[in-house]
Amino acid sequence: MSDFPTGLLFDDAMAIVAEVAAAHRLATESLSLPRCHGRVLARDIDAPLSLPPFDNSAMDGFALRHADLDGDDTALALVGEQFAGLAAGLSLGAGQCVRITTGAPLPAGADTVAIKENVRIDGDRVWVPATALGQNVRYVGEDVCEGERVLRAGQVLTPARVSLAASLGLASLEVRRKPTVAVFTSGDELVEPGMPLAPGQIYDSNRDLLMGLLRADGLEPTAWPRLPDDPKQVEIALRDAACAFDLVFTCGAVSAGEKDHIPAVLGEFGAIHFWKVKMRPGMPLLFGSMDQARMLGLPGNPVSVMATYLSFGRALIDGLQGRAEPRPVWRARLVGSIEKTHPRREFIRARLLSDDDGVLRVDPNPATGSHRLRAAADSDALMVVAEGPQRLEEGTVMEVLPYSFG
Ligand SMILES: Nc1nc2c(c(=O)[nH]1)N[C@H]1C(S)=C(S)[C@@H](COP(=O)(O)OP(=O)(O)OC[C@H]3O[C@@H](n4cnc5c(N)ncnc54)[C@H](O)[C@@H]3O)O[C@H]1N2
Ligand code: MOO
Repeated sequence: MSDFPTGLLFDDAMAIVAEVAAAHRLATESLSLPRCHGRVLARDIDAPLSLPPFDNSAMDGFALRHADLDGDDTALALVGEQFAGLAAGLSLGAGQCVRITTGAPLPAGADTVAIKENVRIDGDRVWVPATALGQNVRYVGEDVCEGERVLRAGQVLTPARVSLAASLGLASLEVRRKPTVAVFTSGDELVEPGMPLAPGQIYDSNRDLLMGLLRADGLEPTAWPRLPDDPKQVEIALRDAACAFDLVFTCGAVSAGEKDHIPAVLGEFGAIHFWKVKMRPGMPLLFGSMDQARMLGLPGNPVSVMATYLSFGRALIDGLQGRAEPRPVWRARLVGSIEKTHPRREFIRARLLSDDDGVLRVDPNPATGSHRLRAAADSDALMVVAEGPQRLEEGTVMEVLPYSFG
């Protein structure tokens, strides 16, 4: 294995992930709008039209000229109807009004709409109460002006953003390709759930953990058969995946054991960008490239998988797609106090609680040990404790990584 950085500070390792991801940004593709949800936009969008595209009514009622109103009760002559749809080309003269529905274009000359429930209709006369000028009118361009930049490259296409593109008449968008992802678990001790356990064996729980985390982030990962603790088989499987996928995630076999073959295989058939980060859990994290793939070797303990995926895994996925918008940083006030004695950045399983007083609180689980999945299942976030020994008092503002939104 050639030289590579090891034992990095968390932020330095993150910087390497960002740099490698930027150098391997995925290609763009043009997708029809319904397929754009969750994708990262690759080009700025300038509005091809204004929104609303024309002055229109916000309510069902009667379009009128405000200047015609006289006190609390004015009789106007009903001269036509304008429903939402094609503009009827109507025009209002003095003392006239037109029946109108929500979203219908305002007839020429009209500047105000009185709502249906507040008027009295008597044949072709409509008695209208005092109504403020411009009431119930939605003006052309009040939301978006033609030519205005409404979406930017690097933004994630949320339902509201896709809908905004639709309202501008855009049938397709240029987005970044979503990375294809291969997921490997490894270890001779692992058995598929549903199979009998022999002494010394455990069930493979990381596969569902990692597949679920990836799916929750909108990816469609492919799970490969479990890797045995055999260097040749590890090599064949990883090289195979590395020429077919953008991203290869492995779990386990990256620390110091005699059966931890993944770093050697990556070093020999690819390149290691770094190995080992000053974090807990997740310390033996491995990052490299092989063939066309970026490879993230997550440590095998289940909570290490969570801590490394929610930090480095997400950063890599975001970087490959050119996501420019940072994920929101969630902060919450600590419940209880914490005495941290070690120097590494720590990720603690915790529950997020939204208090009646509007304060988000984070309640750390007392379980230690990155094998304890139960404590992870009882939690909904990882609480981040910065580097260095420290005592954190009740109420300290903590950064948190929620499992499933961010
Ligand atoms: N001498 C040293 N020993 C260890 C070190 C070290 O630096 N020096 N690091 C420890 C830390 S920290 C971690 S984390 C683990 C990570 O080791 P590996 O990534 O090599 O993972 P494994 O040894 O393969 O597995 C660790 C643990 O997790 C269980 N495991 C693995 N895969 C799965 C799975 N798919 N489903 C459920 N459980 C899984 C495995 O049975 C082990 O118990 O190494 C420490 N040791
Ligand atoms: O760093 Mo290991 O990931 O503590 O359990």
